[in-house]
This record gives sequence, C-alpha cells and structure tokens, in this order.
Amino acid sequence: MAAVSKASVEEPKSNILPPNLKSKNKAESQSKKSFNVDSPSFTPSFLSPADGAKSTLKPASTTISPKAASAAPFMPKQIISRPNTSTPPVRQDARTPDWALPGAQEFVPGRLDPSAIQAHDANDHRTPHFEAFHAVQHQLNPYLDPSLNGATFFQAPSTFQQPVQYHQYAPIGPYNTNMLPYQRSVHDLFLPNEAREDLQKKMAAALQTLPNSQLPQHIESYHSLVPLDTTHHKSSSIFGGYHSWVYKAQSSANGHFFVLRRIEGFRLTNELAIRSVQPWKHIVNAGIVRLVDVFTNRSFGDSSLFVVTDYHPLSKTLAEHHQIGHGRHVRGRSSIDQVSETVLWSYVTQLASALKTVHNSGLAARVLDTSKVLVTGKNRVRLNGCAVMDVIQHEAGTPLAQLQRQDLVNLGLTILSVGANVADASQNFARAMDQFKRFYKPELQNAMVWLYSAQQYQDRTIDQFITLISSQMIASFDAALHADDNLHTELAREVENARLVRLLTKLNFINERPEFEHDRQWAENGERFFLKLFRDYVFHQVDSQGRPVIDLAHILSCMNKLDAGTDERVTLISRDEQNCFVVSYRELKKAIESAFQDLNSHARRI
Ligand SMILES: Nc1ncnc2c1ncn2[C@@H]1O[C@H](COP(=O)(O)OP(=O)(O)OP(=O)(O)O)[C@@H](O)[C@H]1O
Repeated sequence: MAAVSKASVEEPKSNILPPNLKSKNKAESQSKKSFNVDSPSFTPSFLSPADGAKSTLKPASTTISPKAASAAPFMPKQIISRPNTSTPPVRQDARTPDWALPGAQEFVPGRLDPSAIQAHDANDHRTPHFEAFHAVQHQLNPYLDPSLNGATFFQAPSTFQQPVQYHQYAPIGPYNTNMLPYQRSVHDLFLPNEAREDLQKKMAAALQTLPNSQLPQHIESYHSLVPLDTTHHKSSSIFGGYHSWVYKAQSSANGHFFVLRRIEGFRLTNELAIRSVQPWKHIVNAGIVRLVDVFTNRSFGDSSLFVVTDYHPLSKTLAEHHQIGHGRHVRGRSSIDQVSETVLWSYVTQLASALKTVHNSGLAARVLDTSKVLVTGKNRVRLNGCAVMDVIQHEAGTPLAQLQRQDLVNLGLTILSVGANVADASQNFARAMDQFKRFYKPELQNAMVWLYSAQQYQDRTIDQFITLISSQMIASFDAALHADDNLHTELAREVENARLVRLLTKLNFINERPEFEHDRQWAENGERFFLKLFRDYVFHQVDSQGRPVIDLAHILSCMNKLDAGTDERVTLISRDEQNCFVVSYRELKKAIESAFQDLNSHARRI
C-alpha cells in the first residue's frame, strides 16, 4: 500500500527533471508498464552509495530537496499499521470488504508502551507509530473524564499534561445575546442584579425580628416570633372552623428559621391524632412545604395546635400573588394582567406532581386552595398547610380514596380561581368556567372539567391525570432543566468571584505591615517593594490629568493575570518616580506567595 501511494505521489516530480533525463525516465516507467501493488517503492538512487554507482539518475536535480528523500512514506492517517516493509502484500480474502486495503491492519486502540516509543524515537522520529502517538497526544483533552469514551486508552504519562487554565473565564451555559459591550465585563462576572436583590431581600426577611412584641418569647424550642399574616381577616372555612395564624420563628436547636402555624383553640382529645401526621414528615417533594413537627402548646393562653414547617422567605399565597378576588375585575382586565397559559400549566404540573407524591404515600392533601398554595419563587408553587386536617379531623374517618378525589377537584378549582380571577370558583363553577374559556385553550379547559368532575368517577386518580397531561409535564420538565442550566451559569460566576476574593485578601494581608517597623523592614526593599508598587498599579491608577481611574475591568484583568502567573510584564513605577521595575505576573505571583508564607510563619495560630 505504501509503495503504491509513494509511486503515485512521486511520479509527478519526474516532470521537473531536465528534458534529457525525462525521456529516459519515461522509457523506464514504460518498461514497467504501470504501477500496481507489487511495484517496488520509489527510492532515490543517490541515497545509497552502492546503488548510486549503478544509478543512471544523478542527484543533480537541484529542484528536489535532499530532505524529500528521507520523507516518511505516505500513510493514510486513518489506517495506522505497523511499519513492516518485509511483510508481503496480503491477498485480498473473499470475505474482506471491497474497501479494505491489503496489508492494512485493523486499528485497535491500546495503551502505548512508552519504552517502545522511546526505542522508535531513537531510530526514526517519523515512523507511523510515532506519528500515531503524537496524534494521540494532540487529541488529549485534559478536561475529559478518563473513565468516559475509552479515554483511558489514551492516558498519557503525567509529564505530558497541560495545566488547566483556571484563570480563564469560560463563558459556559446560556447567555444573553443582547448585552452591549460596555455592560459585559461587570455583568459577565457577577450575579445579575435582580437575582442578587431577590436573595438579599429574602435573607433580610429571614433575619427580621419584632422588638417589644407581645408574642410569647418561646414556643417549645422556637423563639423570636414574627407574624407573617398580612391581614386580620381570617377565614375559618379552610381548617374546619378553626382560625389559623402564621409566625416565622427561629429554632434554638439549630438556628434555622421555621414557620409555626397556630390553630387557635384546638383541643387535642386523642394522642393518635398527632401521631397520624408522622408519614407527612417523610414526604419529600419540591412542590410541598415540608412538615417539621406538630405539637400542642398553651403559650398563647389557650390550647393551640402548632404545625411547624419549612420557612420560605417572602413567599406569598397564590391568592395574594395574583390578587385574586380583589381589585382586578375580569371584564376590565387587560391581557397583560392575565395569568399566561404557560404559567397556569406550570402550576398544574407542579401541584399534580405534589399530589402524586402525597397520594402514593397513602395520604391526602385535604387542603388545596389559593390561600394555601405558596408562591416561593418565579412560577414556583408549593402546597402549604398539609397535615393540619389530619389532626383536626382525625376522627371523621372519611375514606382515603374520597379525600384523594376531592384533592383533584380542589386542584381544578384552584387553577380555575387563578385563571378566572374569582375568589371561590366552587360557588359558581359554570360562571367561572365561562370566564376561563375566554383566555385559555381547550386542552386546559378540558383538564379543569376532568378534575372538577373527579368525584363522579370512582376510578379517577392523580396518576391518570398525569398521563393525560404528559406533554405538559414534559414542557414543564424542560423549563425546569433550563432554569437549572441558568443557575449553573450563575454558580460558575460565583466560583470565579470567590477565587478573586481570596487573592485580594492575600494581597491585602501582605501589603504594608505597620508592625514591621512601620513597614520599612517589611516592604521598603526586595520583592515586597514591587508588590507595593503593584498595588498602586492595580488600584491607584490616575489619568494624564492626575484624576483617579475607577475601572473595575482593569482590576479584574490584573487579578486574573496575577492568579494565573502569566508571562505578561508590567511596568511598575514608585511614587517618587525614582524606581522603575519591569516584572512579569509570574514573578509577582511568586513574590506574593513567598511574602504570604513569610507572614504566615510570623502569624499567631488561631
Ligand atoms: N411556610 C411559609 N413560609 C413563608 N411564608 C409563609 C409560609 N406559610 C405561610 N406563609 C405566609 O403567611 C401568610 C399567611 O398565610 P396563611 O396560610 O394563613 O394565608 P392567609 O391568606 O392568611 O389564609 P387564611 O385566611 O386561611 O389564614 C401568607 O402571606 C403566606 O405567604
């Protein structure tokens, strides 16, 4: 194979020979008629002195570089065979496919033996084996998980590994294409303002206290109670005639924040009622507010039931969030006010998933209402107030299947209330449905009707409903994955920021240490002096008129180069302009490390 290819490659070169040699060469090639697999490989005659004596072709042709003679034989890259010129051409087997090349061995990736490569290396740097090895080296991806895709076959000795460039900001994940260049540097590096503000407000809400409050100091192990109810109008219809009050409180056991729901005036007559909520503590679903504990307590001067759940700061009920039943009149409602179909489907799928977990655990939500579904984030809803009814109506003994079907009805009514903006869709289902039909497509309308009529069909279950809305479930799942991707992108930015904070902290530790003879002994000479100048270079730049330059991008760029220890050089000039240094970031990095080690050795261990 190599011979054929070589011949076909070399043949045109004869065209550049002088005319007198050309004809001779032509005659020779004619005598051999045509090239075939048995043709000997072309070897320039002047290579071997012995052959050279017999040769009729002289190396006089200055147009052929002597280097060309020692060029490696042509070998198609895909087919890597051992260089074995002594192997006779293999006859094509009847079973061999047409495209198979005679003599070419099948390529089987295997661990390359470095010693064999060294031996080859010493003899011939251009052997195909060596080429193959190098091809492998160039393909190596230091980021690849070696356990994947047979990458373990190509693991290189550690000496060949490239260091990963951690200083580089790789723009991974989804991105906003509408950014103007000047907005980019800051935006690309930090959490978006909206997200930061949202998180900070939530943290502030979690830490909020109510000084001089009349509320009890402690309820069991919970303290610092802050009421979360925004209205004094309490509906008693939800919890079987009892009023409920909601407080944020901090646990003295672990410092975390929780919500205490107080069911006012509830008298426990059967211990089993409290025990019956035990299974709720094991319910884990992203669409359910987690139950933590249930107990009775008299701190409010009466006998009350307390249900402790997770706290989701700044969340609102669906009714509050969409201002259901007050202020917004359906007739005058603009399409902007209208809850979009996508959002409604998102609520349906999240609550259906929550109900599935509850029902499959042998429980029923029993409370599903616009005032008991929490909106804890953008389009994120969670079932709230679960387990309360299990205690309050423990004795009622309503069959579970009936309670579960009622959950389906309540789900339909809740979504209908949001879509039609009516406080209680159960009071006039037909009217609410008429409003609903004006805004939403038949698929969603049908789902509402299916849920509402669940009590009339004994066999209706949440699993059936989920099967019916499977395409919406998939859309919701996809949206959740996108949201997850976005969060990962934000997370990646924060990783870089944390690294820069550590570097800045280090730099500030070592710059200007007054305890070392007012810094003279520490930073007025040697490496640390140029670190001091570097600090000026990064943070204290002034323009040609001596005005301070406030440029975050400059600082970030310097810090990243410093962290990576690049070879780029900076010119550092002392404040009195008497000293000038040209140092690379690599040297600066080294100096910082050694100064920090030095400082560390003097430090008091804590
Ligand atoms: N787990 C929780 N985390 C954070 N806030 C909550 C939590 N549970 C309830 N809240 C908030 O407490 C407030 C009162 O909740 P509640 O369930 O009592 O609703 P409501 O509208 O007052 O209903 P009701 O009339 O039945 O009392 C709401 O603003 C709600 O957002």
